[in-house]
Amino acid sequence: MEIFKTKEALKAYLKPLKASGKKVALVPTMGALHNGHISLIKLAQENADIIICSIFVNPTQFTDPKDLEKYPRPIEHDLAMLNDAGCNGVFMPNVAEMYPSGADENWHIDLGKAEFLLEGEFRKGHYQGVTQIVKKLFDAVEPDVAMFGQKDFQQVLMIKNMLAHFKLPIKIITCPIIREDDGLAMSSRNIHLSETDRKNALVLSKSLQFVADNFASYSLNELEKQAKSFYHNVEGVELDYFTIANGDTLEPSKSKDESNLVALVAAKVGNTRLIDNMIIK
Ligand SMILES: Nc1ncnc2c1ncn2[C@@H]1O[C@H](COP(=O)(O)OP(=O)(O)OP(=O)(O)O)[C@@H](O)[C@H]1O
Ligand SMILES: CC(C)(CO)[C@@H](O)C(=O)[O-]
Ligand code: BAL
Repeated sequence: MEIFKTKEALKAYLKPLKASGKKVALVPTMGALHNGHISLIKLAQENADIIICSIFVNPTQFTDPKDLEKYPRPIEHDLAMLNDAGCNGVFMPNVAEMYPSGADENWHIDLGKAEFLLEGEFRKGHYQGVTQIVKKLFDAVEPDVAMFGQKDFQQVLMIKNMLAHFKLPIKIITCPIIREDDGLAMSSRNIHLSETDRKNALVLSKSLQFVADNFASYSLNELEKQAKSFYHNVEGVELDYFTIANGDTLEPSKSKDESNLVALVAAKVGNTRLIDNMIIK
């Protein structure tokens, strides 16, 4: 497995491979890898010949400086996992390599109304930061395909809007959410959960599963009300939002007849903010 710290070195590695017709996949991550990330690498291997995983904790998408500071960075563990998974190359630039003129350089694109909903409401400017770095990663790798997890449902929509904005010919593949045996969605931030938090965190997947299992039996309002009631008696868990939304617009769903419905949740569990979602239909 090759390791690259500069765009120049990465491009030099990829150039002859692309010239010989190899298809390249990019798996962007912020490191602290788990089996959710590895599932993206495996799916990438089914869709391309050369797999590049990027590890970069992107400062411009963090709205809480403490969250950025305490983001886990177990780099040796990450490299071992990627090597075992058969990843071909890891791109791990530093901040100066990705933001040569400073992390506050000018960037603003129209991502549509959905930018300001849900995560966009609680993490203002988050998707400008995400699309800014993903565009830089796309420019560095020029991949044929790029893999993103459904766990960050809104992120996938935003990245597709960014691709449309720049008319980039990259295929986006959305990968299913990988969960722990008890249902908790795998996430790098799970490492911050205390033993009690870890138990309490199950309320996210349970409330989503409730909606999926009972969709036929209740109205949308009743489903949302009952799902939110899961959070009433869980000490140390603070719900940011729980919504059943249209999967294209992320606006609250108006009718059960809509063809593309997803339940999305974000909650603080102890000091750790987690998100999760389930596609209902
Ligand atoms: N449980 C999961 N299943 C599938 N894909 C996932 C899972 N968790 C994260 N991903 C995907 O991996 C990619 C990199 O995500 P990231 O490095 O931010 O990890 P994360 O576990 O989501 O961390 P965080 O705690 O920051 O949310 C994203 O496309 C994300 O959606
Ligand atoms: C796509 C991404 C790597 C951009 O920093 C990040 O938002 C993530 O890990 O989901
Ligand atoms: N996986 C989403 C990246 C973030 O929380 O900033």
